[in-house]
Amino acid sequence: MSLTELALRNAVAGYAGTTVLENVDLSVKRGERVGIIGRNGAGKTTTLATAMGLTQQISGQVLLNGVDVSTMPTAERSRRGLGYVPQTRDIFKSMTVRDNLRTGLQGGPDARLDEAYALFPRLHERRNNFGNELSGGEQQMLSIARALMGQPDILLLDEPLEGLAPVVAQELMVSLSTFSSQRGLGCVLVEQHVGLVLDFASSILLLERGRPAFWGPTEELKKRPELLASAIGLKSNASSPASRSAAPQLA
Ligand SMILES: Nc1ncnc2c1ncn2[C@@H]1O[C@H](COP(=O)(O)OP(=O)(O)OP(=O)(O)O)[C@@H](O)[C@H]1O
Repeated sequence: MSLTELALRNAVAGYAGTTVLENVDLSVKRGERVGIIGRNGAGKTTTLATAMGLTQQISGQVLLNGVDVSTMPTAERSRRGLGYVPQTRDIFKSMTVRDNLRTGLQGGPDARLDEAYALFPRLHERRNNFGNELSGGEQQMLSIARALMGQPDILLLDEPLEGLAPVVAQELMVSLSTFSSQRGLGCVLVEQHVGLVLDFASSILLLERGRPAFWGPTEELKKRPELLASAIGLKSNASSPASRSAAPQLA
């Protein structure tokens, strides 16, 4: 197994003259799970977009396996092992589930579809249905499964649980965790459901107005409820069982 690693070093980035992110550090290796949390507008999506080359990077570095890819286009970053599930469910509504998955194969064998079906049995049941015939949750599963068809080493997921019932969200997290451990997939998860992120990720980047308020092991962050309270308004102790519900506990 290669030791693919994505790292942001002191990244400063934004959009057309607006600086959003300042001095952001983050790293994830194959098989590791990282979470990004913060209030609305804190810069979570911008962090993933910067890793993918979809923002204006002003300074700092985006490294893949130690190679600075800061000036490389998104497609080249994908070829080098980065996968991306954007917030907008990125599926073709006029194509079947099976054909949607095939578009993600990038020349790979059709047999990979079986891996997607093993991960999401619901997609197998719906394989002949068109994208516009799927529920929100099924579209979300398809979007993730399609990104996995290219066999990324590191997958960036932007709010994959949005709109899902708590029990479905929890199931999806368990499936992703299992897949990550078994296949050595590195994950960077942006998610509003803070309790689920704390359960999923071994390291957390907590953003406050584009700046890192915390970057480090989840267990360390759980010991600092005051930080969670000030940065995202989490009401209760993050390490209490009550906080690990599917519902976010934002003030
Ligand atoms: N395409 C864009 N052009 C200009 N500014 C943008 C653009 N996208 C986002 N922003 C701004 O960048 C800041 C960070 O946005 P971002 O979407 O990264 O936050 P977020 O933490 O993902 O928020 P949310 O939780 O609401 O999705 C916000 O102030 C937002 O208005």
